Amino acid sequence: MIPNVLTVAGSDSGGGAGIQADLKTMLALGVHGMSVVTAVTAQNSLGVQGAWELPVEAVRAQYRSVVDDIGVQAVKTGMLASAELVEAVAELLAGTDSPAVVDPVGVSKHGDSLLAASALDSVRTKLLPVATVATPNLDEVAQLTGVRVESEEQLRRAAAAVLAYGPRWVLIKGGHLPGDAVDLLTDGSEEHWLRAPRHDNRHTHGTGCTLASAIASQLAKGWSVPEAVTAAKEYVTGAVAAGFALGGGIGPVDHGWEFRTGS
Ligand SMILES: Nc1ncnc2c1ncn2[C@@H]1O[C@H](COP(=O)(O)OP(=O)(O)OP(=O)(O)O)[C@@H](O)[C@H]1O
Ligand SMILES: Cc1ncc(COP(=O)(O)O)c(N)n1
Repeated sequence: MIPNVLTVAGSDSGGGAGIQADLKTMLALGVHGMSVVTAVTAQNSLGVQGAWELPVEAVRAQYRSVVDDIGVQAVKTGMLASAELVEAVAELLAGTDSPAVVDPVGVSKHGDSLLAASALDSVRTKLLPVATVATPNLDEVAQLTGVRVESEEQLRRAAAAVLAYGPRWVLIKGGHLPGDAVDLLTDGSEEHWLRAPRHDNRHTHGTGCTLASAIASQLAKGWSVPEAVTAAKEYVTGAVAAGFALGGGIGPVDHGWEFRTGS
């Protein structure tokens, strides 16, 4: 049986992040990808030129269509845009037994806001508590908890601050620190440090979406959280290494890198 994985996220017209990155990742990792679109962005390698969120009924209806008939073995959330959508999605996730990977997307790589400031409290109190794994980057950690991380040693403090909101596991992504690309996965008792060489490649659009979808894909296969995150980190590292130029700005990671190198 091919596991079904659902992404609840925004559309990136440029195809590097959001729903498009999620579905490509799911195909590459051998699961059936499905989508609930929360917002549509006009976006390319230079930034986000516009964003329109969908009505909350449209989001609920897409979710019900997928879950009630097809069923899902894991869910991933990305751009949720507003407090209303964050709360609606949190309520839907609270009603499922499937593992949920929550990527609390706040700002795009170019600095464009993808989440209203008024939604932060709903992320903290409604969405994080229903996450199996939350995957904030360092800017999102600072926005959500006030903890600023400037070195690897401070990742532990950031993880504790996010865990206090109730996700079962947190993966703090240290991709924005200098040096190796180091992430910390913990549930408060176990700690797993995931370290990969930093690839000197500016074409990293969509790294966070890709990592979170890869985790959801492996969880859908029945893997444990540490196994799923370890495999997802290997996949995203390969995708960053193979990231390619597109348009005049920051290009995407290569979701198909394993097919192209034959490895
Ligand atoms: N240059 C790089 N080389 C190798 N791995 C990287 C690089 N940049 C980021 N990563 C890894 O990619 C994953 C995503 O981390 P990052 O901190 O970039 O997330 P993000 O900021 O949410 O991504 P996004 O750009 O999609 O918003 C992490 O595992 C991180 O360590
Ligand atoms: C629809 C959507 N979702 C998420 C991101 C974050 O990705 P990045 O930080 O690489 O721009 C994005 N740019 N667009």
